[in-house]
Amino acid sequence: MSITLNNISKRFGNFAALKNINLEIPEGELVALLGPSGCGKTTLLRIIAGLEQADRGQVLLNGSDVTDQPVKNRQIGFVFQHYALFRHMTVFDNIAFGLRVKPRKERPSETKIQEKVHALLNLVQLDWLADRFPDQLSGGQRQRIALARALAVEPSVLLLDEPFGALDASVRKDLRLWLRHLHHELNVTSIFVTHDQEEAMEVASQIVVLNHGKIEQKGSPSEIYDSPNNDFVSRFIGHTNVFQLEQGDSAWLAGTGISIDDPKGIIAHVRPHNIQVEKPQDPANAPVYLKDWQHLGAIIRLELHKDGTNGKATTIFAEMPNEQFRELALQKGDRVSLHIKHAHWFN
Ligand SMILES: Nc1ncnc2c1ncn2[C@@H]1O[C@H](COP(=O)(O)OP(=O)(O)OP(=O)(O)O)[C@@H](O)[C@H]1O
Repeated sequence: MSITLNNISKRFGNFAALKNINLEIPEGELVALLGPSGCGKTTLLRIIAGLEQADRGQVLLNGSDVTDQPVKNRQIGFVFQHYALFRHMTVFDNIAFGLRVKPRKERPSETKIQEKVHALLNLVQLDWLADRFPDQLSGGQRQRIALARALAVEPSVLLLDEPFGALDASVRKDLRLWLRHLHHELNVTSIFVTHDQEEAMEVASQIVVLNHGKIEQKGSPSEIYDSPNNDFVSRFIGHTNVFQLEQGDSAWLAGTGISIDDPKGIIAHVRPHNIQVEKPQDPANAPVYLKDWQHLGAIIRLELHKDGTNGKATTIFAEMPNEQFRELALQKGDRVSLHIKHAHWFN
């Protein structure tokens, strides 16, 4: 089911939580709502679900206006961060719950329910846990059961609010991949809320970046990363070095290959992987030296310091493959020269 939001606004007292949100989500997308704490992600999700009413605007599902429809008429499944499974029910009964409480006319037979619950348990790869109680599961298993429970009633839209937020890093990473594969299999239009840009990049086909109740940008992970619309998106998605042309950065930047003669703004954002580090021909005149480095798996992050005019050093981060770093054979304190391959310009 496609989702259309037209001019959605929401205030809590004097505080504007959402300001004129317009968004089109085609059927079958897996969309991340990404933004800092308090930017309005959960409020927007709740408005789509019908758990919260917007002050203005419409919610359309497959083109029909559901703004005034209650939750139960919207065919929406939910998974929340602390999704409370029924503690007194087994995993099997938890998943079957939504089917068993359907009106008699729509309720499947007990045999069909058995089949369906086992199919869902297989889908989330936890069939062996059918007879356990929620307290006997790990956090990651609980979230997968919560997802199976949400899917049991065959929702047309799936809404996930920080579904892996409470889990530790390695479980989170596994579940991200798992969610992407699951979505690929089911193709249900899904929106998940996250404040973690890495999670959004890894899982979503489209990312909607929210800030202060407004959409800053919508696009594929690579569009958002490679062509950020503005300063906020650029800083929020991944690491970036920020250089101010008007505050003393223009002189030394001119030697890095960045186009200073024809700047497209006064602030240049440069991703660490867009800085090439080289051994300088004239070390005495190179303004940058290697302070330290960190191993990020296959990549090395170099922490570089640039001498400041008033004695204050600025830190610049560059990244390069391990192998290349070894070949350069740099030591801490070595002077280096920089070549900037690409910058995003802002005003
Ligand atoms: N019921 C409410 N009454 C008053 N203010 C609210 C209410 N619900 C949310 N807000 C405020 O609206 C803003 C948006 O909240 P929301 O929960 O949508 O943010 P979020 O982006 O999901 O944040 P987080 O990542 O921290 O969960 C916040 O400033 C919050 O304090």
